[in-house]
Amino acid sequence: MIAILGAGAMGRLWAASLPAHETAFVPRPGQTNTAPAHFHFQEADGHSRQVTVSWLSAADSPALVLITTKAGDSTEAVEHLADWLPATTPIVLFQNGLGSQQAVAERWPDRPVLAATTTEGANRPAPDQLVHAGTGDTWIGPLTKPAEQNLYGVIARLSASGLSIHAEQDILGRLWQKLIINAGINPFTALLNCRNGDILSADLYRAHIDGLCQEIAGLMDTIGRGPADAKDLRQSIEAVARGTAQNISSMRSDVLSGKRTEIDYINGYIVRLGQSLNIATPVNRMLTEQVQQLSSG
Ligand SMILES: NC(=O)C1=CN([C@@H]2O[C@H](COP(=O)(O)OP(=O)(O)OC[C@H]3O[C@@H](n4cnc5c(N)ncnc54)[C@H](OP(=O)(O)O)[C@@H]3O)[C@@H](O)[C@H]2O)C=CC1
Ligand SMILES: CC(C)(CO)C(=O)C(=O)O
Repeated sequence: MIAILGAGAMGRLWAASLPAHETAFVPRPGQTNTAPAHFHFQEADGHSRQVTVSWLSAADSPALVLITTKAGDSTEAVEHLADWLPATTPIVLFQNGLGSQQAVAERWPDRPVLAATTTEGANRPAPDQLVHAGTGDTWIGPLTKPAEQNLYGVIARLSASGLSIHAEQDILGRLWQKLIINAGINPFTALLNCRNGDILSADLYRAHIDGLCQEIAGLMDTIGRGPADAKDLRQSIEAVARGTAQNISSMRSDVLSGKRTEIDYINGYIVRLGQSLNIATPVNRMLTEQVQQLSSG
């Protein structure tokens, strides 16, 4: 049994992809409605099917837990889980950005905590619908010492989903690569209320992208993740913006639906890291503050 905490788009994608009856959603503390969740799943190849997922009961003993909440919710979610989950059960964090993963790993260094980063895309146009909008790859790697021995077991279990999964020893490095892309695309799409490709010709983007890349490259060099070249970072950001030109970014989508964004774990993470190292990050700070003003977070 694989337990999934966070029955949103990503959690439902894993529940729908893993073998039927092998997954269960973890109820929120105090949740009373534990009737199975039913939803309509539109697969990436266009096929559709109904999916039913039950909720974890006290009698269940999961072999693995996937945390598929947004970044701002993951520490509190693991806090509740840690009250009853055996200390040896692996926990895999699926959050975007950086900061939330380290917070969980630092809080529970003796538990097997792993992190994942994925280019799969899923959304819920309605509460009972899940669309697998794009197939991609998922990389998983250990964050804590005890997780090192669990990595290949976790990958074997999740590979039953048919999704493309890879082991990554330097998962923080891979999360950094995704962070660069999200930091360079997401806030601009949210502030300009535009599709990913449209940022490239916008004045706001053109005025600030070099400064943003210089700030990130400087930090990466300082923390030993360099050498990083600001021009290369800009090229990577623009290649993804062109490749996903028609996408509505996750941050713009959150703003449009009135949800809290993950800005604090993307550009906001860069700002906090800069503060801790006494390195100024004015562009990332300006973008963080402006996006925070757009939404409740
Ligand atoms: N969707 C995608 O294609 C991708 C998502 N990601 C990342 O995956 C993470 C999840 O994204 P996504 O699935 O889209 O987000 P969603 O908002 O769709 O799902 C998050 C779910 O977690 C639930 N939740 C929050 N706190 C708790 C809790 N304490 N206990 C139980 N459930 C809880 C939320 O419930 P409620 O709605 O009631 O608050 C919601 O159903 C994010 O970090 C995102 O950036 C990464 C790549 C692609
Ligand atoms: C790569 C990108 C920008 C694609 O939309 C993304 O990851 C997101 O929207 O969060």
